Amino acid sequence: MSHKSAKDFFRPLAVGAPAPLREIPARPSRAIHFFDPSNEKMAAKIPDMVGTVDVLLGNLEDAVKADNKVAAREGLVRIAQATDFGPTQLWTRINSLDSPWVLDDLTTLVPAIGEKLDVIMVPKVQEPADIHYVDRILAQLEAKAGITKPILIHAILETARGVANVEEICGASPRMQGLSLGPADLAADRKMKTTRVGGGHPGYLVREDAPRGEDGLPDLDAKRAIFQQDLWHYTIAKMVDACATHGIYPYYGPFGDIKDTVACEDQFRNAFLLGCVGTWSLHPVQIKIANRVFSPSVEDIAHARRVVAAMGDGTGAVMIDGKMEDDASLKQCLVLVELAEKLAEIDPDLKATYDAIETPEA
Ligand SMILES: CCC(=O)SCCNC(=O)CCNC(=O)[C@H](O)C(C)(C)COP(=O)(O)OP(=O)(O)OC[C@H]1O[C@@H](n2cnc3c(N)ncnc32)[C@H](O)[C@@H]1OP(=O)(O)O
Ligand SMILES: O=CC(=O)O
Ligand SMILES: [Mg+2]
Repeated sequence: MSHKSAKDFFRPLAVGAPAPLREIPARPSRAIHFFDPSNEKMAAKIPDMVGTVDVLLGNLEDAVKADNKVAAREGLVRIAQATDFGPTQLWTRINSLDSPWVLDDLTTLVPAIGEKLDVIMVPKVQEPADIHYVDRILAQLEAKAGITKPILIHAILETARGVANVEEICGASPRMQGLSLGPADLAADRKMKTTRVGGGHPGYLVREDAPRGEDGLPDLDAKRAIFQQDLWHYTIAKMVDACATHGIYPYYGPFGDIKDTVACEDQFRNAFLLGCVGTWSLHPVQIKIANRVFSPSVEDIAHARRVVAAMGDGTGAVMIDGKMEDDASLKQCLVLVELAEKLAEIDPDLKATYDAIETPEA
C-alpha cells in the first residue's frame, strides 16, 4: 500500500485550491442545530437564530423526504446567500456517498455558498477512502470556484465498519474537523435490538445482588436497585481517543426523545465529561440544554482557578479542600479554564458569569 509523504499531506489536492489547515481551529460548537431547509416554517426561523447557537446545520440527508431533496439543497443555498451568520458557523449534512443526491449536493453547494460553509458533515462514513473521495472533489470544486479557505469535513460514526476504522478515518485528511456519534444508524447497522434515537434503554441494566436466605439461595422476591447503563459509553470513549490522537473534535449526536429534556441533559453531560466538545440539537429546546452542559460550570471554573493559582509554576503537589492536586490535575483544570475563555469570547452572558467568579491571586 502506498502512502503520501508527510509534506504532500498539506498540499492542496487540486491546482488552485486553498492550502489545507495545519491545525483545526477550536471554535465553540456546543450545539450543532439541525434544520430542514425545505421546511418553510423551520427555514424562516434560521436568520433569527444566528448568534443564539454556535452552529446552524442545513440538513440534506435523513429526515428530509426524498421528494424534498432538491428543495432542501436549493433552500440552503437561498438561506446561506441571504443571511449574515456573524459568529455562528454554517455547516451542512450532505446525503450519503452511495445516494443519488450527493454529487449534486457538492457541485451545487460549493460554487454557490462555499465561501460561507465552514464544515460539511458526511454521513455513514465507513473507511478512509470515503474521506479521500470527498477531500479530492472538494479541492476540485474549491479551485474551480476560487474559494479562499478550505471547507472542513466532519464524519458521522454510524456504521460498525466506521467504528472499526475510526482512527484511520480521523487521520485521512487535514480537512478532518471532527466526528459525531450517530446512534440511530449505528444501532441498526450493528443489529442492536433497540428502536430509539440515542439515549439509554431500560433493559440495558445492572441489578443489585439479591439478599441470601438462610438456605443460602437468592431471595428473588426482594426489592433490588437497578441501574440503567449507558449503551454508548464504549463508542463515545473510542471516538474521543481517536479524535484526541488526531487533534480533531468529538461530538455526541442526536437525542430523539425531544420532550424528555432531563434525560437529554444527562446524555449530553456524559458526553461532555468523557471529552466531547458539543452535540446535535434537533429542536430549539435542545439548544439551551447543549449550551448549558457544554460550558464549564461556575463551580468547576472557581475550583480550576484555585488550583491554577495554588500550583505556581505548575509542578509539585498541593492540598486543596483535603485533596491532592498536582501537574496532572492542573492540566485538567487548564482544559476547563481555556474552554471557558474561548466561550466567553463569543457569549457575553457567559463572560459576565465567569468574570463574576472570585479568582485567587496566582
Ligand atoms: C436519527 C438520526 C438523525 O439523522 S437525527 C438528524 C435528522 N433529524 C432532524 O434534523 C430533525 C429536525 N427536527 C425536526 O424535524 C422537528 O424539530 C421535529 C422533531 C419533527 C419536531 O417538529 P415539530 O413537531 O414541528 O415541533 P414543535 O411543534 O415543537 O415546533 C415548534 C416550532 O419550532 C419549529 N421547529 C421545530 N424544529 C425546529 C428546528 N430544528 N429548527 C428550527 N425550528 C424548528 C417548528 O417549525 C415550529 O414552528 P412554528 O411555531 O409552528 O412556527
Ligand atoms: O445520523 C445520526 C444517527 O444517529 O443515525
Ligand atoms: Mg444517521
